[in-house]
Amino acid sequence: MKDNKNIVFTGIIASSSSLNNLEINSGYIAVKDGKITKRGSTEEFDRLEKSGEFSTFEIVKLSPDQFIIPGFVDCHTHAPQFPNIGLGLDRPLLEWLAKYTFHLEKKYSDTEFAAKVYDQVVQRLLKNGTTTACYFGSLHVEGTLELVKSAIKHHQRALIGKVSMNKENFAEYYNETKKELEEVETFIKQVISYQNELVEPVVTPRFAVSCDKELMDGLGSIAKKYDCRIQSHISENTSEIDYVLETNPKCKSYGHVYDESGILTNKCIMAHAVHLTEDELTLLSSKGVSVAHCPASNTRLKSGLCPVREIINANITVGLGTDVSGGDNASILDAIRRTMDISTCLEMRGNDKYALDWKEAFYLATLGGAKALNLDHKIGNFDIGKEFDALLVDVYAKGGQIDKFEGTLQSNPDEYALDLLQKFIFVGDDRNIVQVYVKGEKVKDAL
Ligand SMILES: Nc1nc2[nH]cnc2c(=O)[nH]1
Ligand SMILES: [Zn+2]
Repeated sequence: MKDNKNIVFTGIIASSSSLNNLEINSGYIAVKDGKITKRGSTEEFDRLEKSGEFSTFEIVKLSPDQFIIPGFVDCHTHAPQFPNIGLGLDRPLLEWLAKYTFHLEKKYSDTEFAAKVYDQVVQRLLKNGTTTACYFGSLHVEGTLELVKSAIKHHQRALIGKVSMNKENFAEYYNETKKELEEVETFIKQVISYQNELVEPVVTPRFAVSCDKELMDGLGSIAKKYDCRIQSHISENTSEIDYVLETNPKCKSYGHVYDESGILTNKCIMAHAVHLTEDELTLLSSKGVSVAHCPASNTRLKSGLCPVREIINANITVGLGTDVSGGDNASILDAIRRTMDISTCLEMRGNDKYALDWKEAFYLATLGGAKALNLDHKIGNFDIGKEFDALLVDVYAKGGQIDKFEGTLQSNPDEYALDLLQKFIFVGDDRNIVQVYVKGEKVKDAL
């Protein structure tokens, strides 16, 4: 690993330029010092190769059953909750937090425990093709710094937040306001001091149930001071919304509670947004807030069917999140499928042309996510000048789920390529993701 050499790939390359535009064709993509320097047709590659243009490059010629796509972007997941994945999904949100989640997160005061779990989490996500993750850590500075160290060690692009909470709860899992604000600044300064180009700190008020106005105001100011991203949860569950409105009687909506504290900026990523009002959609859109759509946890915690098409139509940037361990699956491929399924359910309940198709869901998992995290100047597709975060997919990888039925895919090369990508999106898994690159460095090699 960490062999950042010059590489040129030839074969099928697919990436999105917008929600409705998937570009997929045969050609080449050249990567130098982690950045995409050239792209073009197969004929152009042949010419350039003959002229010696690529004499200092490793040349990777893909087989006809392989292709390259941008790395997946997970806009919302909780690293400390991974030991609970698949467990305790029998309660709605607020009970689930109190009964299972806060007790687990408290354990991350033990940095050794934190280091072990986070090393596994980061490796699991890279194996699944998640080249960028936006993580919630726990309340603990040192524990969450272990997550930062794991991301750096394994070369994952990561936005990481120390979780902020100051409201009393039965698990005794919160900080006093002054201590909390000091710790957030300590965390941010420490992450910045690592000077790692892939990892950045995120201001992370857990949600308006766990943070009072004083803390929320302070976090809004810190985000402004350090020009940081902010992440939180909004309108996931109806009891949560009732509680937030009861405890903030002067605010006309959940969204306004955040807005009063300067949380809603164009560097803010809100998870869920299942039950937003028209007014809140307009508010989020006007502030440039992005939404992390987390279909798995919305179903598992019975939070609701998120109207993702309406959120997109309200001009809000949307990416996908796995939201482990409310979500039961750490793969963005799963989030793609559940996005299609939930929107299809809403279409079947009478919303005409509502379902997102696989190309749209693929966009949300790549360029949509990059835009939601304000990283689209660096990643999300293969525009020249962007950093090369990519997956090499082998559709018929040994041991995988996809069987080869000779001569059954469409014979036209463009349609054949689309068939291959579609098969992977619907049927593939991490076994098909045979190589993973982050900023040009190979972080998984199962070839
Ligand atoms: N799904 C989910 N929602 C939350 N809202 C506040 N905290 C959490 C969390 O950990 N998971
Ligand atoms: Zn969450």
